[in-house]
Amino acid sequence: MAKFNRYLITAALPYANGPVHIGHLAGCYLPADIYVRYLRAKKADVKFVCGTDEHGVPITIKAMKEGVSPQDVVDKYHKIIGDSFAAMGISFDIFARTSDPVHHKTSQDFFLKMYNDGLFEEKESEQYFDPEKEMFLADRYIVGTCPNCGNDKAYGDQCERCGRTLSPDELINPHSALSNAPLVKKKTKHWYMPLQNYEPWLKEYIIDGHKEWKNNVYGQCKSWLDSGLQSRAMTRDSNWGIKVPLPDAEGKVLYVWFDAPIGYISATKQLTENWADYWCKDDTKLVHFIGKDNIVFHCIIFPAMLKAHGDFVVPDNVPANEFLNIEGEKVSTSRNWAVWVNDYIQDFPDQQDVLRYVLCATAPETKDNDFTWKDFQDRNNSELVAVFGNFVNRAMVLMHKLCGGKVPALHPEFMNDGDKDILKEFGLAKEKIENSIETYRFREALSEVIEFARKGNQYLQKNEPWILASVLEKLKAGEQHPKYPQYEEKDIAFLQARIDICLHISLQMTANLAIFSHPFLPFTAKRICHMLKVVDRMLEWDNAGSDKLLSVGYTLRPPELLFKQVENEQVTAQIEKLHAGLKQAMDAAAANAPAVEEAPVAPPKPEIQYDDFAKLDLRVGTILQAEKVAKADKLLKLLVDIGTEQRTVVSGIAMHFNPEDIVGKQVTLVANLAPRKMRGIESQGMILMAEDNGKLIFVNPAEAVKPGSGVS
Ligand SMILES: Nc1ncnc2c1ncn2[C@@H]1O[C@H](COP(=O)(O)OP(=O)(O)OP(=O)(O)O)[C@@H](O)[C@H]1O
Ligand SMILES: [Zn+2]
Repeated sequence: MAKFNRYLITAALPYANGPVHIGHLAGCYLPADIYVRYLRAKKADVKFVCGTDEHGVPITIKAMKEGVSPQDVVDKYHKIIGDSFAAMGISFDIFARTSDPVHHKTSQDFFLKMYNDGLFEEKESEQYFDPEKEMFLADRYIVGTCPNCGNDKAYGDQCERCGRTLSPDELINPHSALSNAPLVKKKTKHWYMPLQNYEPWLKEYIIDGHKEWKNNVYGQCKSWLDSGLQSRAMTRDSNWGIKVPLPDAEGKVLYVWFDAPIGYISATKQLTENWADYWCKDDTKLVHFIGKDNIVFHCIIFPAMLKAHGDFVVPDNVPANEFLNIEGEKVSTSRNWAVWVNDYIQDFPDQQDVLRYVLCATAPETKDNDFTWKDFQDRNNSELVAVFGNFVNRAMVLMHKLCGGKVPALHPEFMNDGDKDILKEFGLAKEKIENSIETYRFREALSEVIEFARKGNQYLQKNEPWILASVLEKLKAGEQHPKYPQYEEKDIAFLQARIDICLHISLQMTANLAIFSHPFLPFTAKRICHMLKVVDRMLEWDNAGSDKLLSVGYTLRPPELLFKQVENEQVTAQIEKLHAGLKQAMDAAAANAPAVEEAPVAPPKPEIQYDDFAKLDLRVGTILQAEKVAKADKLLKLLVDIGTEQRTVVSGIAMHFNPEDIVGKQVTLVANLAPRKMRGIESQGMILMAEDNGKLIFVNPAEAVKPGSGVS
């Protein structure tokens, strides 16, 4: 780490249209906080910046739906999000907002500099315009009929029924998702950044220069660069956002992914007058913590912008995480399938570290990962309570009982190999934790912390100071202990020394545990400091690994329990809450979905000849197996018996059917459709479905027939 003299750490700007859930924490805020706390403990010069991203279409749409102004929406969520982070101990140096005037000015200046340097292409294009709402629509707000499967609720970017990627022009009967009005096309001018011009530099910077980046990040960058970059519009038509600072740009704002990352710069400006040291000096290490869906923006587009503008450092690393799912399902704000951080804090008061622990221990560092409440309980009960908490509590209780509440002496003359071995672990643990954190392997680092506590427990168990104490008591009373007749009166000094040594070492381990765990479990570390009656300065990383943190004879406070059991009822209640939230969201969507009543029956398609129809090989089949497709909410993988053979079919019906409910059902299959790969699975056919106001129903013969029977 030597070549860097200061650190600038950023965490993705959360979008201010909803509260934060545990996926957000696990994805980027918690790892960033762990890293920053570690750097601060090393007394590095570090700034940790974040803030809310307050522009973009989804915010205006949320405002429209709620009948409030976009400003109301962002004010509300800036506060809720900021409070949740603060409560969880996410220790930003500043939590800014992109609606701040400093940010507007910084972004506009950035744009202007690039504009004046001739780095944008001006292009006119025709785009869909909603005449009722008087606005241009982003692809996802355009709906129409899918040319592939006939789904009349396909989006301008994708059909969620058949999975096909679409452009708005391919939709039949495109209309506005906001007003339902038919769309018109209008000419509009935008400023594009020719990303292809930065390709050679990006290849050098990432492909050659940052082979150490995490595989998931490096791989994604490589595939973007291999498939070739294109010009990308850096402006949008909207009235909510940062105005394009040009005379002929009425109604145009900066693209959110142009302004949001500049938010890191403007936040630093608001934090310190020396902001330029952090952004412009080569010995700054800039690290962006994000989730995987933000990789292209932080690894390709933002670095290209920084390079184009000039004068700025570019990220040294972007240790993006994959996604956290909950109880086997993708987190979804709209379906309310989420564990909200503010709910957690209410339901588990003063247990922030438990969530921090579990989210770090199961963080999706290399692949998507699943959070389950059962695992939360298991990890709390068997790791935090039974290992970490138990060790600290035993050391403290025994010291109070056997050593009069003071740190006992070490008595080197009575130390044995076991003591010397455990002392060696101090430095080894420090080294391992340090290496893991510095290479962004936080799960591994945390497991080393627990391992250290586990060794402490083993050490206590091996030395059994409570037994030595009972022998000592008998000997002092002039008796021998019936179970340990080998000890005699002459051993009194030895026994007392052994008790002292064991507890001295255990207490020094406890102090080290506070330092080691502090980046991960800051509330717990502080509680340990309180019990040990030491100031927080003890938590400095230089002290880690030392076996002289507590002086002999120092009086300590009484022990407090650091963690408590999570009970089965709590787990059940949380799982019920998740399902209740989902049901509520679904009911609400069903109740106020005007689209359902107004949903037009799809218009007739153009006429075809009998021969066109006869080309279809339609057959009845029986579903033999059905299972969910990993990482795809909507897809089921089916095995269908069509008499002569069994076909694998991937079908976009997972939101409508439980796999176990449809095994045995008869279906009609288009058996001669060219196979298509979806999520790496080859789909050998398509199942016919009728759709009634969003509800899917299998099309099958009125009576059961032999699998393979033809349909004509
Ligand atoms: N389930 C998740 N697991 C890991 N990271 C996540 C998850 N959800 C969001 N993130 C990350 O959190 C950061 C902030 O998210 P952002 O506010 O942009 O919301 P988002 O990605 O739209 O999430 P959501 O749709 O759930 O609100 C991003 O870097 C994103 O990648
Ligand atoms: Zn479709």
